[in-house]
Amino acid sequence: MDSSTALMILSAVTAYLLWFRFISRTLSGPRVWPLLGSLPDLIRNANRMHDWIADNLRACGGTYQTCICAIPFLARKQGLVTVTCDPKNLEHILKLRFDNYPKGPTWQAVFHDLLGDGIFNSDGDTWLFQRKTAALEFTTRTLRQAMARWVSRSIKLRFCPILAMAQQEKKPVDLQDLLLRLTFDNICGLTFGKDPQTLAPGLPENGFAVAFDRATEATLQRFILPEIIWKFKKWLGLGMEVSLSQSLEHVDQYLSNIINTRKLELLNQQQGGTGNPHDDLLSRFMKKKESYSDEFLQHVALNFILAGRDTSSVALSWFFCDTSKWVEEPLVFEEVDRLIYLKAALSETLRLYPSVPQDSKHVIKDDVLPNGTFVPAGSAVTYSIYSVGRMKFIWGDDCLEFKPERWLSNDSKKIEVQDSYKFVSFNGGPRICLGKDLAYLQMKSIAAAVLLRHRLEVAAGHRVEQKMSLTLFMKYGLKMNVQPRELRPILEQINKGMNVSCGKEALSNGNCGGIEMVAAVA
Ligand code: HEM
Repeated sequence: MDSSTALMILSAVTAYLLWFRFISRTLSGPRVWPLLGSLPDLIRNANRMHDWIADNLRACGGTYQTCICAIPFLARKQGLVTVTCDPKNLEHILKLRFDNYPKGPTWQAVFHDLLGDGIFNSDGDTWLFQRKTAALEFTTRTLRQAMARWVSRSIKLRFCPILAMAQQEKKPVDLQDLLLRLTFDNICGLTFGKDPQTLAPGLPENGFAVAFDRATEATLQRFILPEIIWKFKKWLGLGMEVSLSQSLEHVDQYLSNIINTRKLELLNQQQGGTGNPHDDLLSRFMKKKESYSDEFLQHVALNFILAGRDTSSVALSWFFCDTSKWVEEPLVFEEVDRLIYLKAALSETLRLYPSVPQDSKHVIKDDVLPNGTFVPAGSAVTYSIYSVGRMKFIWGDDCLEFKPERWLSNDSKKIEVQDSYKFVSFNGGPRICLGKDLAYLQMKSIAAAVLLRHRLEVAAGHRVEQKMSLTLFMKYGLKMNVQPRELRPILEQINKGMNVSCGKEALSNGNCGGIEMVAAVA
Protein backbone atom coordinates (compact mmCIF):
# COMPACT_ATOMS: atom_id res chain seq x y z
CA MET A 1 0.00 0.00 0.00
CA ASP A 2 1.49 3.36 -0.95
CA SER A 3 1.58 6.23 1.50
CA SER A 4 -1.22 8.25 -0.16
CA THR A 5 -3.66 5.28 0.07
CA ALA A 6 -2.70 4.76 3.72
CA LEU A 7 -3.28 8.46 4.36
CA MET A 8 -6.70 8.30 2.70
CA ILE A 9 -7.73 5.30 4.78
CA LEU A 10 -6.47 6.95 7.95
CA SER A 11 -8.40 10.16 7.16
CA ALA A 12 -11.58 8.18 6.40
CA VAL A 13 -11.29 6.22 9.67
CA THR A 14 -10.62 9.42 11.65
CA ALA A 15 -13.57 11.17 10.01
CA TYR A 16 -15.78 8.16 10.74
CA LEU A 17 -14.68 8.03 14.40
CA LEU A 18 -15.29 11.76 14.83
CA TRP A 19 -18.72 11.38 13.25
CA PHE A 20 -19.42 8.31 15.40
CA ARG A 21 -18.41 10.16 18.57
CA PHE A 22 -20.79 12.96 17.69
CA ILE A 23 -23.67 10.65 16.71
CA SER A 24 -23.35 8.38 19.74
CA ARG A 25 -23.59 11.48 21.98
CA THR A 26 -26.85 12.50 20.32
CA LEU A 27 -28.36 9.07 21.01
CA SER A 28 -29.83 8.61 24.45
CA GLY A 29 -30.33 4.85 24.71
CA PRO A 30 -28.14 1.79 25.31
CA ARG A 31 -24.55 1.75 24.14
CA VAL A 32 -23.98 1.93 20.37
CA TRP A 33 -20.93 0.38 18.69
CA PRO A 34 -19.11 1.58 15.58
CA LEU A 35 -20.86 0.23 12.46
CA LEU A 36 -23.00 -2.31 14.39
CA GLY A 37 -24.97 0.26 16.40
CA SER A 38 -27.05 -1.29 19.19
CA LEU A 39 -27.07 -4.73 17.53
CA PRO A 40 -24.44 -6.39 19.83
CA ASP A 41 -26.38 -5.46 22.99
CA LEU A 42 -29.63 -6.49 21.38
CA ILE A 43 -28.20 -9.92 20.55
CA ARG A 44 -26.68 -10.25 24.03
CA ASN A 45 -30.08 -9.57 25.58
CA ALA A 46 -32.13 -11.53 23.04
CA ASN A 47 -33.38 -13.92 25.76
CA ARG A 48 -34.82 -11.08 27.81
CA MET A 49 -35.40 -8.51 25.13
CA HIS A 50 -38.58 -6.96 26.52
CA ASP A 51 -37.12 -6.65 30.02
CA TRP A 52 -33.92 -5.19 28.55
CA ILE A 53 -35.95 -2.56 26.67
CA ALA A 54 -37.93 -1.83 29.86
CA ASP A 55 -34.63 -1.37 31.79
CA ASN A 56 -33.38 1.06 29.11
CA LEU A 57 -36.63 2.99 29.16
CA ARG A 58 -36.56 3.20 32.96
CA ALA A 59 -33.04 4.62 32.81
CA CYS A 60 -34.02 7.18 30.16
CA GLY A 61 -37.32 8.41 31.59
CA GLY A 62 -39.58 6.58 29.14
CA THR A 63 -38.05 7.42 25.73
CA TYR A 64 -34.68 6.88 24.04
CA GLN A 65 -33.11 6.84 20.60
CA THR A 66 -30.75 4.27 19.20
CA CYS A 67 -29.51 3.15 15.82
CA ILE A 68 -29.41 -0.36 14.42
CA CYS A 69 -26.47 0.44 12.13
CA ALA A 70 -24.05 3.27 12.79
CA ILE A 71 -23.40 4.32 9.20
CA PRO A 72 -23.40 8.00 8.09
CA PHE A 73 -26.71 9.09 6.51
CA LEU A 74 -28.47 5.91 7.70
CA ALA A 75 -27.93 6.51 11.42
CA ARG A 76 -30.20 9.57 11.51
CA LYS A 77 -32.74 8.19 9.01
CA GLN A 78 -33.72 4.56 8.28
CA GLY A 79 -31.28 3.28 10.89
CA LEU A 80 -32.65 5.45 13.71
CA VAL A 81 -35.18 3.96 16.10
CA THR A 82 -37.00 5.97 18.73
CA VAL A 83 -38.18 3.69 21.52
CA THR A 84 -40.88 4.95 23.85
CA CYS A 85 -43.46 3.91 26.43
CA ASP A 86 -44.55 7.41 27.43
CA PRO A 87 -48.39 7.57 27.27
CA LYS A 88 -48.28 11.13 25.92
CA ASN A 89 -46.05 10.05 23.05
CA LEU A 90 -48.28 7.05 22.42
CA GLU A 91 -51.38 9.19 22.18
CA HIS A 92 -49.51 11.47 19.77
CA ILE A 93 -48.38 8.58 17.54
CA LEU A 94 -51.50 6.43 17.67
CA LYS A 95 -54.13 9.14 17.59
CA LEU A 96 -53.23 12.82 17.34
CA ARG A 97 -50.72 12.49 14.45
CA PHE A 98 -52.05 9.14 13.23
CA ASP A 99 -51.45 9.99 9.55
CA ASN A 100 -47.76 10.68 10.17
CA TYR A 101 -47.17 7.22 11.68
CA PRO A 102 -48.36 4.40 9.37
CA LYS A 103 -47.15 0.81 9.58
CA GLY A 104 -44.87 1.69 6.70
CA PRO A 105 -43.11 -0.04 3.81
CA THR A 106 -40.85 -2.46 5.73
CA TRP A 107 -43.72 -4.07 7.64
CA GLN A 108 -45.93 -4.20 4.56
CA ALA A 109 -43.26 -5.77 2.36
CA VAL A 110 -42.61 -8.53 4.92
CA PHE A 111 -46.28 -9.48 5.31
CA HIS A 112 -47.48 -8.83 1.77
CA ASP A 113 -47.28 -12.41 0.47
CA LEU A 114 -49.32 -13.72 3.39
CA LEU A 115 -51.72 -10.86 4.09
CA GLY A 116 -51.89 -8.86 0.85
CA ASP A 117 -53.36 -5.41 1.48
CA GLY A 118 -55.64 -6.70 4.22
CA ILE A 119 -56.70 -4.63 7.24
CA PHE A 120 -53.74 -5.72 9.34
CA ASN A 121 -51.22 -4.90 6.64
CA SER A 122 -52.39 -1.73 4.95
CA ASP A 123 -52.40 2.01 5.54
CA GLY A 124 -54.31 4.99 4.16
CA ASP A 125 -57.51 4.55 2.17
CA THR A 126 -57.02 0.80 1.61
CA TRP A 127 -56.99 0.30 5.38
CA LEU A 128 -59.77 2.82 6.09
CA PHE A 129 -62.24 1.19 3.72
CA GLN A 130 -61.72 -2.25 5.31
CA ARG A 131 -61.76 -0.84 8.81
CA LYS A 132 -65.13 0.85 8.21
CA THR A 133 -66.64 -2.27 6.65
CA ALA A 134 -65.34 -4.57 9.40
CA ALA A 135 -66.17 -2.15 12.24
CA LEU A 136 -69.85 -2.29 11.29
CA GLU A 137 -69.78 -6.07 11.65
CA PHE A 138 -67.84 -6.08 14.91
CA THR A 139 -70.51 -4.04 16.64
CA THR A 140 -73.29 -6.47 15.74
CA ARG A 141 -74.85 -8.65 18.38
CA THR A 142 -74.94 -11.56 15.96
CA LEU A 143 -71.14 -11.64 15.70
CA ARG A 144 -70.90 -11.86 19.50
CA GLN A 145 -73.46 -14.66 19.40
CA ALA A 146 -71.41 -16.46 16.77
CA MET A 147 -68.24 -16.14 18.90
CA ALA A 148 -70.13 -17.38 22.00
CA ARG A 149 -71.35 -20.40 20.03
CA TRP A 150 -67.92 -21.35 18.68
CA VAL A 151 -66.26 -20.92 22.08
CA SER A 152 -68.86 -22.84 24.04
CA ARG A 153 -68.76 -25.70 21.53
CA SER A 154 -64.99 -26.04 21.78
CA ILE A 155 -65.03 -25.79 25.56
CA LYS A 156 -67.76 -28.33 26.02
CA LEU A 157 -66.86 -30.88 23.36
CA ARG A 158 -63.08 -30.79 23.46
CA PHE A 159 -61.30 -28.57 25.95
CA CYS A 160 -63.08 -29.72 29.12
CA PRO A 161 -62.94 -33.44 28.19
CA ILE A 162 -59.17 -33.13 27.56
CA LEU A 163 -58.63 -31.49 30.96
CA ALA A 164 -60.88 -34.06 32.65
CA MET A 165 -58.83 -36.85 31.10
CA ALA A 166 -55.55 -35.24 32.19
CA GLN A 167 -56.90 -34.92 35.70
CA GLN A 168 -57.98 -38.56 35.73
CA GLU A 169 -54.71 -39.85 34.31
CA LYS A 170 -52.64 -37.42 36.41
CA LYS A 171 -50.67 -36.40 33.32
CA PRO A 172 -49.61 -32.78 32.81
CA VAL A 173 -50.96 -30.94 29.76
CA ASP A 174 -49.29 -28.27 27.68
CA LEU A 175 -51.93 -25.65 28.37
CA GLN A 176 -50.48 -23.11 25.95
CA ASP A 177 -50.72 -25.63 23.11
CA LEU A 178 -54.33 -26.53 23.98
CA LEU A 179 -55.31 -22.87 24.18
CA LEU A 180 -53.60 -22.05 20.87
CA ARG A 181 -55.55 -24.83 19.20
CA LEU A 182 -58.79 -23.78 20.83
CA THR A 183 -58.54 -20.15 19.75
CA PHE A 184 -57.38 -21.13 16.24
CA ASP A 185 -60.53 -23.28 15.87
CA ASN A 186 -62.65 -20.40 17.20
CA ILE A 187 -61.23 -17.74 14.92
CA CYS A 188 -61.59 -19.98 11.83
CA GLY A 189 -65.21 -20.68 12.80
CA LEU A 190 -65.87 -16.99 13.26
CA THR A 191 -64.03 -15.96 10.09
CA PHE A 192 -65.19 -18.51 7.54
CA GLY A 193 -67.68 -20.72 9.33
CA LYS A 194 -65.65 -23.94 9.41
CA ASP A 195 -64.01 -25.44 12.47
CA PRO A 196 -60.66 -27.04 11.54
CA GLN A 197 -60.87 -29.11 14.77
CA THR A 198 -57.21 -28.78 15.66
CA LEU A 199 -58.16 -29.40 19.31
CA ALA A 200 -59.94 -32.67 18.55
CA PRO A 201 -57.79 -35.52 19.89
CA GLY A 202 -56.96 -38.38 17.56
CA LEU A 203 -57.45 -36.49 14.28
CA PRO A 204 -54.50 -36.02 11.90
CA GLU A 205 -53.06 -32.48 11.92
CA ASN A 206 -55.29 -30.17 9.89
CA GLY A 207 -53.56 -29.28 6.58
CA PHE A 208 -54.77 -25.68 6.59
CA ALA A 209 -53.58 -25.10 10.17
CA VAL A 210 -50.16 -26.59 9.39
CA ALA A 211 -49.79 -24.52 6.20
CA PHE A 212 -50.91 -21.33 7.96
CA ASP A 213 -48.44 -21.92 10.80
CA ARG A 214 -45.57 -22.53 8.35
CA ALA A 215 -46.46 -19.46 6.33
CA THR A 216 -46.54 -17.29 9.46
CA GLU A 217 -43.23 -18.67 10.72
CA ALA A 218 -41.51 -18.12 7.36
CA THR A 219 -42.93 -14.59 7.18
CA LEU A 220 -41.57 -13.75 10.64
CA GLN A 221 -38.12 -15.05 9.60
CA ARG A 222 -38.03 -12.19 7.10
CA PHE A 223 -37.86 -9.70 9.96
CA ILE A 224 -34.47 -11.07 10.98
CA LEU A 225 -32.90 -10.41 7.58
CA PRO A 226 -32.35 -7.16 5.66
CA GLU A 227 -35.07 -6.74 3.02
CA ILE A 228 -32.67 -7.15 0.12
CA ILE A 229 -31.51 -10.56 1.40
CA TRP A 230 -34.93 -12.15 1.92
CA LYS A 231 -36.09 -10.74 -1.44
CA PHE A 232 -33.05 -12.33 -3.08
CA LYS A 233 -33.82 -15.64 -1.33
CA LYS A 234 -37.39 -15.42 -2.55
CA TRP A 235 -36.23 -14.78 -6.09
CA LEU A 236 -33.82 -17.75 -5.98
CA GLY A 237 -36.35 -19.94 -4.11
CA LEU A 238 -34.13 -20.67 -1.10
CA GLY A 239 -34.70 -21.74 2.53
CA MET A 240 -37.88 -20.67 4.30
CA GLU A 241 -39.04 -18.82 1.19
CA VAL A 242 -39.75 -22.21 -0.44
CA SER A 243 -41.76 -23.29 2.57
CA LEU A 244 -43.63 -19.98 2.42
CA SER A 245 -44.67 -20.28 -1.21
CA GLN A 246 -45.70 -23.95 -0.80
CA SER A 247 -47.72 -23.18 2.32
CA LEU A 248 -49.39 -20.22 0.62
CA GLU A 249 -50.47 -22.49 -2.24
CA HIS A 250 -52.12 -24.83 0.26
CA VAL A 251 -53.81 -21.96 2.09
CA ASP A 252 -55.02 -20.56 -1.24
CA GLN A 253 -56.58 -23.89 -2.27
CA TYR A 254 -58.30 -24.40 1.07
CA LEU A 255 -59.77 -20.90 1.18
CA SER A 256 -60.79 -20.95 -2.51
CA ASN A 257 -62.91 -24.04 -1.81
CA ILE A 258 -64.57 -22.33 1.13
CA ILE A 259 -65.22 -19.13 -0.81
CA ASN A 260 -66.76 -21.09 -3.70
CA THR A 261 -69.01 -23.01 -1.32
CA ARG A 262 -70.14 -19.78 0.36
CA LYS A 263 -70.84 -18.19 -3.04
CA LEU A 264 -73.06 -21.13 -4.04
CA GLU A 265 -74.90 -20.94 -0.73
CA LEU A 266 -75.47 -17.22 -1.18
CA LEU A 267 -76.79 -17.77 -4.70
CA ASN A 268 -79.07 -20.50 -3.46
CA GLN A 269 -80.42 -18.19 -0.76
CA GLN A 270 -81.00 -15.37 -3.21
CA GLN A 271 -82.98 -17.77 -5.38
CA GLY A 272 -85.22 -18.54 -2.42
CA GLY A 273 -83.55 -21.82 -1.48
CA THR A 274 -83.60 -23.14 2.06
CA GLY A 275 -80.59 -24.04 4.21
CA ASN A 276 -78.83 -22.41 7.10
CA PRO A 277 -77.40 -18.99 6.17
CA HIS A 278 -73.83 -18.59 7.38
CA ASP A 279 -73.08 -15.71 9.75
CA ASP A 280 -69.28 -15.80 9.54
CA LEU A 281 -67.23 -12.71 8.65
CA LEU A 282 -66.49 -13.90 5.12
CA SER A 283 -70.18 -14.40 4.31
CA ARG A 284 -70.93 -10.99 5.80
CA PHE A 285 -68.35 -9.35 3.53
CA MET A 286 -69.72 -11.29 0.53
CA LYS A 287 -73.26 -10.15 1.22
CA LYS A 288 -72.14 -6.52 1.25
CA LYS A 289 -70.74 -6.58 -2.25
CA GLU A 290 -70.78 -9.43 -4.73
CA SER A 291 -67.96 -8.05 -6.84
CA TYR A 292 -65.19 -8.62 -4.27
CA SER A 293 -62.49 -10.71 -5.91
CA ASP A 294 -61.61 -14.12 -4.48
CA GLU A 295 -58.13 -12.80 -3.72
CA PHE A 296 -59.53 -9.91 -1.69
CA LEU A 297 -61.86 -12.25 0.23
CA GLN A 298 -58.98 -14.61 0.97
CA HIS A 299 -56.95 -11.73 2.35
CA VAL A 300 -59.90 -10.60 4.48
CA ALA A 301 -60.04 -14.08 6.00
CA LEU A 302 -56.28 -14.42 6.53
CA ASN A 303 -55.96 -11.00 8.17
CA PHE A 304 -58.68 -11.78 10.69
CA ILE A 305 -57.22 -15.18 11.45
CA LEU A 306 -53.76 -13.71 12.03
CA ALA A 307 -55.13 -10.86 14.16
CA GLY A 308 -57.36 -13.04 16.31
CA ARG A 309 -55.67 -16.42 16.55
CA ASP A 310 -52.90 -16.38 19.16
CA THR A 311 -53.48 -13.20 21.13
CA SER A 312 -56.22 -14.48 23.46
CA SER A 313 -54.54 -17.86 24.03
CA VAL A 314 -51.21 -16.27 24.91
CA ALA A 315 -52.93 -13.90 27.36
CA LEU A 316 -54.74 -16.86 28.93
CA SER A 317 -51.50 -18.82 29.25
CA TRP A 318 -49.92 -16.01 31.30
CA PHE A 319 -53.16 -15.69 33.25
CA PHE A 320 -53.20 -19.40 34.21
CA CYS A 321 -49.49 -19.43 34.84
CA ASP A 322 -50.08 -16.84 37.53
CA THR A 323 -53.43 -18.03 38.92
CA SER A 324 -51.71 -20.41 41.29
CA LYS A 325 -50.13 -17.31 42.83
CA TRP A 326 -53.17 -15.09 43.09
CA VAL A 327 -56.28 -17.25 43.32
CA GLU A 328 -56.49 -17.88 47.04
CA GLU A 329 -58.54 -20.71 48.32
CA PRO A 330 -61.48 -20.95 48.17
CA LEU A 331 -62.27 -19.39 44.82
CA VAL A 332 -65.55 -17.70 45.59
CA PHE A 333 -67.34 -16.46 42.56
CA GLU A 334 -70.10 -14.04 43.39
CA GLU A 335 -71.79 -14.37 40.04
CA VAL A 336 -71.93 -11.21 37.97
CA ASP A 337 -69.63 -9.15 40.20
CA ARG A 338 -67.07 -11.90 39.93
CA LEU A 339 -67.16 -11.62 36.19
CA ILE A 340 -66.06 -8.08 36.73
CA TYR A 341 -63.24 -9.38 38.91
CA LEU A 342 -62.36 -11.94 36.26
CA LYS A 343 -62.23 -9.20 33.62
CA ALA A 344 -60.05 -7.13 35.95
CA ALA A 345 -57.70 -10.11 36.41
CA LEU A 346 -57.49 -10.64 32.66
CA SER A 347 -56.79 -6.94 32.10
CA GLU A 348 -54.11 -7.10 34.77
CA THR A 349 -52.54 -10.07 32.97
CA LEU A 350 -52.57 -8.11 29.71
CA ARG A 351 -51.02 -5.09 31.44
CA LEU A 352 -48.04 -7.16 32.61
CA TYR A 353 -47.94 -9.64 29.72
CA PRO A 354 -49.38 -7.91 26.64
CA SER A 355 -49.91 -10.48 23.88
CA VAL A 356 -48.36 -8.01 21.41
CA PRO A 357 -45.37 -6.79 23.47
CA GLN A 358 -44.19 -4.10 21.08
CA ASP A 359 -45.16 -2.49 17.83
CA SER A 360 -43.51 -0.20 15.33
CA LYS A 361 -44.47 2.77 13.14
CA HIS A 362 -42.78 4.53 10.23
CA VAL A 363 -42.25 8.32 10.40
CA ILE A 364 -43.52 10.13 7.28
CA LYS A 365 -42.53 13.74 8.11
CA ASP A 366 -40.09 15.23 10.63
CA ASP A 367 -41.89 15.61 13.94
CA VAL A 368 -41.32 16.36 17.62
CA LEU A 369 -42.90 14.03 20.19
CA PRO A 370 -44.66 15.57 23.23
CA ASN A 371 -41.65 14.77 25.45
CA GLY A 372 -39.43 16.87 23.13
CA THR A 373 -37.76 14.06 21.13
CA PHE A 374 -37.15 14.97 17.49
CA VAL A 375 -38.09 12.14 15.10
CA PRO A 376 -36.79 12.55 11.53
CA ALA A 377 -38.74 11.46 8.44
CA GLY A 378 -37.85 7.93 7.33
CA SER A 379 -36.95 6.72 10.84
CA ALA A 380 -38.96 4.27 12.96
CA VAL A 381 -40.76 4.60 16.28
CA THR A 382 -41.09 1.47 18.39
CA TYR A 383 -43.50 1.55 21.29
CA SER A 384 -42.94 -1.00 23.99
CA ILE A 385 -46.37 -2.07 25.24
CA TYR A 386 -44.62 -4.45 27.65
CA SER A 387 -42.79 -1.53 29.27
CA VAL A 388 -45.88 0.69 29.54
CA GLY A 389 -47.30 -1.69 32.17
CA ARG A 390 -44.02 -1.85 34.09
CA MET A 391 -43.11 1.79 34.72
CA LYS A 392 -43.52 3.38 38.14
CA PHE A 393 -44.16 6.77 36.58
CA ILE A 394 -47.18 5.29 34.77
CA TRP A 395 -48.66 2.68 37.15
CA GLY A 396 -47.16 3.63 40.51
CA ASP A 397 -44.69 1.96 42.86
CA ASP A 398 -46.54 -1.36 42.83
CA CYS A 399 -46.50 -1.54 39.01
CA LEU A 400 -44.82 -4.97 38.98
CA GLU A 401 -47.39 -6.53 41.32
CA PHE A 402 -50.36 -8.47 40.03
CA LYS A 403 -53.33 -6.59 41.47
CA PRO A 404 -56.68 -6.97 39.68
CA GLU A 405 -58.12 -4.52 42.24
CA ARG A 406 -56.42 -1.63 40.50
CA TRP A 407 -58.99 -2.04 37.71
CA LEU A 408 -62.02 -1.87 40.01
CA SER A 409 -64.09 1.11 41.12
CA ASN A 410 -64.17 1.86 44.87
CA ASP A 411 -67.28 -0.29 45.41
CA SER A 412 -65.66 -3.10 43.32
CA LYS A 413 -68.81 -3.21 41.21
CA LYS A 414 -67.42 -2.04 37.93
CA ILE A 415 -64.22 -1.71 35.95
CA GLU A 416 -62.67 1.71 36.37
CA VAL A 417 -61.91 3.10 32.93
CA GLN A 418 -58.17 3.71 32.68
CA ASP A 419 -56.54 6.43 30.64
CA SER A 420 -56.44 4.57 27.32
CA TYR A 421 -52.78 5.36 26.57
CA LYS A 422 -51.73 3.91 29.92
CA PHE A 423 -53.10 0.58 28.75
CA VAL A 424 -52.34 -0.09 25.09
CA SER A 425 -52.42 -3.88 25.05
CA PHE A 426 -55.24 -3.61 22.50
CA ASN A 427 -53.47 -0.71 20.77
CA GLY A 428 -55.17 2.71 20.77
CA GLY A 429 -56.60 5.37 18.47
CA PRO A 430 -58.17 4.64 15.07
CA ARG A 431 -56.36 1.27 14.84
CA ILE A 432 -57.49 -0.03 18.21
CA CYS A 433 -58.10 -3.78 18.18
CA LEU A 434 -61.42 -4.59 16.54
CA GLY A 435 -61.77 -7.85 18.41
CA LYS A 436 -61.31 -6.51 21.96
CA ASP A 437 -64.82 -7.27 23.21
CA LEU A 438 -64.88 -10.64 21.49
CA ALA A 439 -61.51 -11.45 23.02
CA TYR A 440 -62.78 -10.67 26.54
CA LEU A 441 -65.88 -12.78 25.91
CA GLN A 442 -63.72 -15.66 24.74
CA MET A 443 -61.13 -15.34 27.53
CA LYS A 444 -63.73 -15.02 30.29
CA SER A 445 -65.59 -18.07 29.00
CA ILE A 446 -62.47 -20.22 28.88
CA ALA A 447 -61.03 -18.95 32.18
CA ALA A 448 -64.31 -19.49 34.02
CA ALA A 449 -64.81 -22.95 32.53
CA VAL A 450 -61.38 -24.02 33.78
CA LEU A 451 -61.35 -22.28 37.15
CA LEU A 452 -64.75 -23.65 38.13
CA ARG A 453 -63.67 -27.21 37.43
CA HIS A 454 -59.97 -27.40 38.08
CA ARG A 455 -56.99 -26.20 40.02
CA LEU A 456 -53.97 -25.83 37.81
CA GLU A 457 -50.35 -25.88 38.89
CA VAL A 458 -47.22 -25.40 36.80
CA ALA A 459 -45.60 -28.86 36.56
CA ALA A 460 -42.49 -29.32 38.70
CA GLY A 461 -39.31 -28.41 36.83
CA HIS A 462 -41.13 -26.68 33.98
CA ARG A 463 -39.41 -23.46 32.87
CA VAL A 464 -41.63 -20.56 31.94
CA GLU A 465 -39.74 -18.25 29.60
CA GLN A 466 -40.72 -15.66 27.03
CA LYS A 467 -40.16 -16.47 23.37
CA MET A 468 -38.86 -13.69 21.15
CA SER A 469 -41.59 -13.24 18.61
CA LEU A 470 -44.17 -10.67 17.60
CA THR A 471 -46.48 -12.40 20.09
CA LEU A 472 -45.51 -13.06 23.71
CA PHE A 473 -45.50 -16.88 23.55
CA MET A 474 -43.99 -19.05 26.23
CA LYS A 475 -40.85 -20.58 24.78
CA TYR A 476 -41.32 -24.08 26.22
CA GLY A 477 -45.12 -24.09 26.36
CA LEU A 478 -46.93 -24.25 29.70
CA LYS A 479 -46.88 -27.70 31.29
CA MET A 480 -49.52 -27.80 34.00
CA ASN A 481 -50.94 -30.41 36.34
CA VAL A 482 -54.71 -30.54 36.41
CA GLN A 483 -56.45 -31.15 39.71
CA PRO A 484 -60.13 -31.22 40.59
CA ARG A 485 -62.02 -28.33 42.08
CA GLU A 486 -65.25 -29.07 43.89
CA LEU A 487 -67.93 -27.64 41.60
CA ARG A 488 -71.11 -28.09 43.60
CA PRO A 489 -70.61 -25.40 46.29
CA ILE A 490 -69.66 -22.91 43.61
CA LEU A 491 -72.74 -23.67 41.51
CA GLU A 492 -74.85 -23.38 44.66
CA GLN A 493 -73.43 -19.92 45.15
CA ILE A 494 -74.15 -19.00 41.57
CA ASN A 495 -77.71 -20.28 41.94
CA LYS A 496 -78.18 -18.26 45.10
CA GLY A 497 -77.58 -15.04 43.21
CA MET A 498 -78.53 -16.05 39.76
CA ASN A 499 -80.99 -18.18 37.88
CA VAL A 500 -79.14 -20.82 35.86
CA SER A 501 -81.73 -20.74 33.10
CA CYS A 502 -80.89 -17.04 32.85
CA GLY A 503 -77.36 -18.25 32.13
CA LYS A 504 -78.67 -20.43 29.33
CA GLU A 505 -80.58 -17.53 27.94
CA ALA A 506 -77.48 -15.39 28.16
CA LEU A 507 -75.59 -18.09 26.28
CA SER A 508 -78.12 -18.26 23.47
CA ASN A 509 -78.35 -14.52 23.00
CA GLY A 510 -74.61 -14.17 23.12
CA ASN A 511 -74.53 -11.89 26.14
CA CYS A 512 -72.91 -14.36 28.42
CA GLY A 513 -69.71 -14.05 30.33
CA GLY A 514 -67.81 -17.03 31.56
CA ILE A 515 -69.74 -17.90 34.69
CA GLU A 516 -73.14 -17.81 33.03
CA MET A 517 -71.74 -20.02 30.32
CA VAL A 518 -70.31 -22.54 32.78
CA ALA A 519 -73.60 -22.60 34.61
CA ALA A 520 -75.38 -23.20 31.34
CA VAL A 521 -72.96 -25.84 30.15
CA ALA A 522 -72.73 -27.68 33.47
C1 HEM B 1 -56.29 -10.75 24.06
C2 HEM B 1 -56.59 -10.70 22.79
C3 HEM B 1 -56.16 -9.63 21.83
C4 HEM B 1 -55.18 -8.69 21.94
C5 HEM B 1 -54.24 -8.45 23.13
C6 HEM B 1 -55.16 -7.93 20.71
C7 HEM B 1 -54.30 -6.87 20.46
C8 HEM B 1 -54.27 -6.17 19.27
C9 HEM B 1 -53.28 -5.16 18.93
C10 HEM B 1 -52.12 -4.71 19.83
C11 HEM B 1 -53.56 -4.70 17.69
C12 HEM B 1 -52.77 -3.67 16.89
C13 HEM B 1 -51.77 -4.40 16.03
C14 HEM B 1 -51.10 -3.54 15.02
O1 HEM B 1 -51.68 -2.58 14.52
O2 HEM B 1 -49.93 -3.84 14.69
C15 HEM B 1 -54.74 -5.41 17.23
C16 HEM B 1 -55.34 -5.20 16.01
C17 HEM B 1 -56.39 -5.94 15.54
N1 HEM B 1 -57.06 -6.95 16.21
FE1 HEM B 1 -56.69 -7.60 18.08
N2 HEM B 1 -56.12 -8.43 19.87
C18 HEM B 1 -56.75 -9.47 20.51
C19 HEM B 1 -57.77 -10.27 19.98
C20 HEM B 1 -58.36 -10.08 18.77
C21 HEM B 1 -59.41 -10.90 18.23
C22 HEM B 1 -60.02 -12.12 18.95
C23 HEM B 1 -59.72 -10.41 17.00
C24 HEM B 1 -60.72 -10.89 15.99
C25 HEM B 1 -61.80 -11.54 16.26
C26 HEM B 1 -58.86 -9.27 16.76
C27 HEM B 1 -58.88 -8.50 15.63
C28 HEM B 1 -58.02 -7.44 15.37
C29 HEM B 1 -58.00 -6.71 14.11
C30 HEM B 1 -58.88 -6.96 12.90
C31 HEM B 1 -56.96 -5.78 14.22
C32 HEM B 1 -56.51 -4.78 13.15
C33 HEM B 1 -57.16 -3.44 13.40
C34 HEM B 1 -56.69 -2.37 12.45
O3 HEM B 1 -55.52 -2.36 12.05
O4 HEM B 1 -57.51 -1.51 12.13
N3 HEM B 1 -58.04 -9.10 17.86
N4 HEM B 1 -55.15 -6.28 18.21
